[in-house]
Amino acid sequence: MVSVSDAQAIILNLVQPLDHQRDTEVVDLLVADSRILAVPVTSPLDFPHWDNSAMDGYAVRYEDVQHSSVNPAVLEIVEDIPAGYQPKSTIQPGQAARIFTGAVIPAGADTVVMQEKTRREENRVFILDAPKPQEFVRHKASFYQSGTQLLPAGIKLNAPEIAVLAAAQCSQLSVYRRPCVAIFSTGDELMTVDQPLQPGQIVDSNQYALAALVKQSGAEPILLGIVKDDPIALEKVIAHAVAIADIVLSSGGVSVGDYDYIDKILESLKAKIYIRSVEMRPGKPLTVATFPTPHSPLPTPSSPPLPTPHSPLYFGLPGNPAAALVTFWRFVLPAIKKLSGITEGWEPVFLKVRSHHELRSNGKRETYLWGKLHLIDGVYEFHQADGSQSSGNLINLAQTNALAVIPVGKTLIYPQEEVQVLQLSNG
Ligand SMILES: Nc1nc2c(c(=O)[nH]1)N[C@H]1C(S)=C(S)[C@@H](COP(=O)(O)OP(=O)(O)OC[C@H]3O[C@@H](n4cnc5c(N)ncnc54)[C@H](O)[C@@H]3O)O[C@H]1N2
Ligand code: MOO
Ligand SMILES: [Mg+2]
Repeated sequence: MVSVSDAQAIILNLVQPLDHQRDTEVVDLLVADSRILAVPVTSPLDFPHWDNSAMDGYAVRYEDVQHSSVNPAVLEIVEDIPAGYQPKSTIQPGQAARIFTGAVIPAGADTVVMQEKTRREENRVFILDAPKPQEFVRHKASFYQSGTQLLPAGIKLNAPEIAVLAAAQCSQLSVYRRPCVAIFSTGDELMTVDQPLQPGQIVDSNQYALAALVKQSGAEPILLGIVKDDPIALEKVIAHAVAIADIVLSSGGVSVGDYDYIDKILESLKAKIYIRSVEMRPGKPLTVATFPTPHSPLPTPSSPPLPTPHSPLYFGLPGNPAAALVTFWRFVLPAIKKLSGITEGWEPVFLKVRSHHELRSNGKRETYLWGKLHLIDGVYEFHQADGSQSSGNLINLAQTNALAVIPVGKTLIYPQEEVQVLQLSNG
């Protein structure tokens, strides 16, 4: 049995990120949100593109107005400069231009006086207060210098990055393709949602939950359905899954029961098993394996050598519904993140919060208790879900958004004691 931290290190070490040449696609900016940028972006544009005004007011020469607090300057207005307009005049001593936010600073002017600090009389403006030199001028290239890196590869594109790319006129982008995650469930007792249940049968809820989690992670779920506890059927589906996916998730069949076949079949398919069980609760039986890398076509003299294809990573998740989800959040999600081309921040983030009530564990395995983070006076507090924390109970997992972690060796967290919490994105 490996510790949770060792399991995480082993898994992340096994993940080979998507290739920045082979595993990319070009998408329109409008559909690029949440995708991972595959190539760094530079722009030939400076930001701002030219000196412009940060205020509605008057563009002036600082030397004309520097004493205005004691002796208001009176300037002749020679031009009106709205945003989007190219100024025609050069501001001479004693002159000013009416200017608006975002408009180009005219030649000769170096400072903007905000409207509230002025008085207008027909064609003249009185400057009632001395500005600071260059005040309210947003200088060309002060936010970004053309030709330098605007965005690095390997970042997730959220609204701010999309705005930057739009401003830089990148209407199409190279992003990593979505990782393919094949999912199947194992068990003679499992039925689909629309099948009538006979005694002993239950619905294969794991497949639906895992598909939702995979989709939320930005990867593409490939649903392979329910497979009976039958070695021949299992071998067939596993061989197919590893041929088509970057990651394979099965649930069930990884414990020590007579019908738990997954590990034996992986061995017969020449997979290398790195993890068979983890010191955690729920989620003790967890199988992690890799398959031999498929042969890539030999490069011809005219074609460049192809990068090596991925060795698919196999997760045999435990069948108990809470165990399947907790192991996904703890181990599969970081693996998908690393695979997807994101260059950092794969590991789960733990918050230190206080617990509302006492939390208990048997102290033998790292224990994950599900519940909800509540904001009390601006401070997070963990509330354990009411009802059973059995890994067979999926009902009270609904409406939770966090997992409290009790380390090995600790059996009790007191009310108001600090506890580490893994915040879940479904909250
Ligand atoms: N003698 C031992 N028995 C068990 C051990 C052990 O160490 N020694 N470990 C227990 C733990 S912990 C877990 S977790 C489970 C893991 O079992 P498997 O991964 O082999 O899963 P199954 O036996 O196939 O099913 C377990 C449980 O989960 C239900 N299940 C399975 N698949 C689904 C699905 N797709 N959707 C909803 N529910 C599912 C299944 O009906 C069983 O109730 O083993 C313990 N036993
Ligand atoms: O890992 Mo199991 O989930 O403790 O029941
Ligand atoms: Mg079993």
